[in-house]
Amino acid sequence: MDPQQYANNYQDFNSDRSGPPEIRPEEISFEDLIGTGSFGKVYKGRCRQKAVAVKLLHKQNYDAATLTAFRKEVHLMSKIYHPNICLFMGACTIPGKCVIVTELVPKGNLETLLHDQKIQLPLYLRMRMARDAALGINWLHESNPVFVHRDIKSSNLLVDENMRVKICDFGLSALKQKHKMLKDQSSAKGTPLYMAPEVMMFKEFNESSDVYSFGIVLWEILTRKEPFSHHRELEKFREAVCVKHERPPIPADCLDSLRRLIEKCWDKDPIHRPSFKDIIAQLDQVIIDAAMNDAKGREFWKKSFLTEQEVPWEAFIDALCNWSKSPTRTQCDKNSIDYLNIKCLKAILAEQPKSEGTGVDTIVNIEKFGKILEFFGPVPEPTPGHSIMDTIREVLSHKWFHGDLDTADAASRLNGQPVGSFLIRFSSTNIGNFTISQVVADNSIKHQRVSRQASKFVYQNVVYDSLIDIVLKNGGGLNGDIKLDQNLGVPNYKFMYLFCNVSGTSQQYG
Ligand SMILES: Nc1ncnc2c1ncn2[C@@H]1O[C@H](COP(=O)(O)OP(=O)(O)OP(=O)(O)O)[C@@H](O)[C@H]1O
Repeated sequence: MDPQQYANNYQDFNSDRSGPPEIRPEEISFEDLIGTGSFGKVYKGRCRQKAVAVKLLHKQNYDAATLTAFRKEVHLMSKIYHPNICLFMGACTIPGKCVIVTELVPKGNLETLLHDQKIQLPLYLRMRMARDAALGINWLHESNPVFVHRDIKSSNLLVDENMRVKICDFGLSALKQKHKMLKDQSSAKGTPLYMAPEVMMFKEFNESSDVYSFGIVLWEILTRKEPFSHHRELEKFREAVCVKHERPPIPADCLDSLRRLIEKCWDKDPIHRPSFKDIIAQLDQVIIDAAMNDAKGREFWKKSFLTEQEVPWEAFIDALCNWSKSPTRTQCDKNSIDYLNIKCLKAILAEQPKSEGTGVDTIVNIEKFGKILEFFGPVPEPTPGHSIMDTIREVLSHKWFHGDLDTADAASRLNGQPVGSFLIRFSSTNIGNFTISQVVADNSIKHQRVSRQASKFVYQNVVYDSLIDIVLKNGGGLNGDIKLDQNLGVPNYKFMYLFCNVSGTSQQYG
């Protein structure tokens, strides 16, 4: 196709033939109120049988010019499709009945979620959410025409049932006050907490103002605190941010990669702030750093799967074997230790994919890999010799090792077993530590921690070289419980089958 023909077609495609998806007022029913913003109330509702979110605009008596601008923006919004942008489904633009209909995002906004300390949100998950938001904003910034969101804040990031984030409340700048300021001088709520200095100072601004706001959101996602909560007065706040360049304090234990990113995003000079393309690339690194502490593990994942958080088992194990210079699945003999190592790692690490229809049977999730490294690491230099896979095989070869098992399941496996019977499992509360569950003298079950000190294992105040060492040296025996006796290890059949060779005889099973 010649360039002119292409340009004509492109214009045709983009020209306004159908208008915005207009929804008639009688097609919408309102249910519960789910949120209130500065220019509308948001209700759970129903439209054409589908559960939706309906924003009913506070002000309905717009002048003709504003109404035209509103219709134009609604039309532009209807052209944006991205998994990280709340789906715009239609609007009613009849004066007096102005509403916007979008998909209903079930877990509400990120601000509420972050500030509810009862909700467990590991840093890895929070960083993945930040990346989702960045992907959504990047899409707006790379759209034609460019959308500058202008109101990036945690209450405009919605969370779906899979903890994926979607941007909402973009466009509609015709209805928004140009520079929203304090509603209530006595509280920091409603202040332009996320507003870039240049916006607050009524200077020219562009996409990089969204980057500043995202920097503040990132800080909030990191700390789960309200930014600038000590500020009460708008003028002092404005001076602090715009003149003294005050920013929220980044905790000392923040990951270096994340600290650098936040500081770049809220740079006082818009020119020095990164683009969202750069932010996404940096967040890819941060997500890996947040998912695992092990330096070699991070290096491996960054080199092999930088932008992925879940990879097919086969891709993972081939990459790991290549990286650790050990024979891959296809290179090693089915009766070799290397092959057994691979089978053991698969048994402890690989999972079924959560989403269906991916065409992949088993996957490795970065967070689970990070946990396994905490339990069995640190990962040694990638040289042939004793690898973490050897350690895993050695531990799994003992019948008393049960891996992932919570307290209740451990108790049910030990119920009715002779006094002294025990099993060892991952601690479900302290990653990297183990728990020994044992039937004690009164037939009750005692659960005791094995904690890690660098590469050593501490059980009942005695330091051991390995988990196996604790059992071989008959560890324990304090406070009325019985010393560990290999023979009283409760067998875990899940791992036992790995050590049976083809003829069914047991191969080095402890
Ligand atoms: N599609 C949706 N699904 C679920 N909840 C939503 C949806 N849209 C909005 N909400 C809820 O309603 C709240 C208010 O949304 P809205 O976009 O009107 O206001 P805001 O962004 O918080 O404030 P402002 O309009 O002042 O910027 C959100 O924070 C969210 O909790």
